[in-house]
Amino acid sequence: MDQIPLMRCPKANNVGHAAIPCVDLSAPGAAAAVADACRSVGFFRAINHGVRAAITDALEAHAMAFFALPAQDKLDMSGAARPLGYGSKTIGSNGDVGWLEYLFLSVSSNSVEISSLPPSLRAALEAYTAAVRELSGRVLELIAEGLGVDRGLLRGLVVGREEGSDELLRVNHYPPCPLRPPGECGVTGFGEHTDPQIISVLRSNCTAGLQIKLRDGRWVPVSPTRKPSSSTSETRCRLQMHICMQVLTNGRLRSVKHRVVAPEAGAHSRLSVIYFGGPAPSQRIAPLPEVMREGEQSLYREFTWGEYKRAAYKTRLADHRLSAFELRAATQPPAASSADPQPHCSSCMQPPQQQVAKVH
Ligand SMILES: C=C1C[C@]23C[C@@]1(O)CC[C@H]2[C@@]12CC[C@H](O)[C@@](C)(C(=O)O1)[C@H]2[C@@H]3C(=O)O
Ligand SMILES: O=C(O)CCC(=O)C(=O)O
Ligand SMILES: [Fe+2]
Repeated sequence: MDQIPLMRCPKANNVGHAAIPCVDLSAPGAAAAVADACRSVGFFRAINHGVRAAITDALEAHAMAFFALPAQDKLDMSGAARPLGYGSKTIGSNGDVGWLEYLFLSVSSNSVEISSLPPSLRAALEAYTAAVRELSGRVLELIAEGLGVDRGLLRGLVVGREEGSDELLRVNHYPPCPLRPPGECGVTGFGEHTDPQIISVLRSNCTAGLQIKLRDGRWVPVSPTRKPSSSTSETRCRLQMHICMQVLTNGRLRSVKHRVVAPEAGAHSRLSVIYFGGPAPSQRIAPLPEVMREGEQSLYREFTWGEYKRAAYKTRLADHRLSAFELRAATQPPAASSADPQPHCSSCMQPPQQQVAKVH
């Protein structure tokens, strides 16, 4: 606990509702709405997305049962996260910590690679992955349409490739944290970062905690949706456009920064499931000529997905992971760690790295 950072927590208000786009994926204008959301916020809530509530409910129930097991059983079933497997409080291998435990799995070709998981959890993970993979493909088609390029161009990078793809599933469990931080502080569940894949689809239970950073620098809480009624089968679904989309579109679509504050003592646990879609390691990534204007300079050098992933795993959560691939450093938006005003804790007024629980 001494090592878990605190963060200044914005008070929940209505700004989040107004600022976070909600897109009906079955509506005629969906392509334009999705592309707009990706340009402006890099994040949206999706409704009528076709992922059945029965699938998400089953996964939620089996995942909660898994996390309720003794720590040693969870480790025995999944192995310690390196990076795949079961992890608790440490994120990645470069010193990031948070008040959570998680399962991190490769789900390429819909085969969950950790065979010693309980069969019911494994089946629920596979059913969920199949549904969300299909949804991701449709959303990538909508984004392409909204950008005015061939519908299959982005989908083809992630879904249905013969050489495989880089698909990951992460199940995060944030138990209520017994620590009561002072003032407007919260305990970090998952520190500030952008996801490094092409697309992330997030589903969470009805517990708050997720925050996104708007372009104007404000952190806004993403309020949890109410329990869906069976007739709508609505699931909260967050879709983020990430790093390589930023490269593929030469900076037109930007990754959204986000973080999670752990639930307070007495609150419900938060459970989130995130599907991360990326291409095969050999895939070459560079700005797509189709989206660039005539004479437009490429902001990034070409690299392979494998090269990028290796670099990403050497970074810490809050690092700007594209700097090694940028071509015109002077005209780029400056790296997150140096340019953005860091969220200070209003009680201790220390930068986040020093805001460890022990201070209070
Ligand atoms: C600190 C790290 C954890 C992470 C790999 C990394 O080195 C930098 C990116 C992190 C991140 C953030 C989004 C996802 O949760 C994640 C699974 C990913 O792909 O990149 C995590 C990585 C992780 O937990 O291993
Ligand atoms: O738990 C959440 O809601 C978000 C977690 C997250 O951002 C991640 O795992 O990359
Ligand atoms: Fe994330």
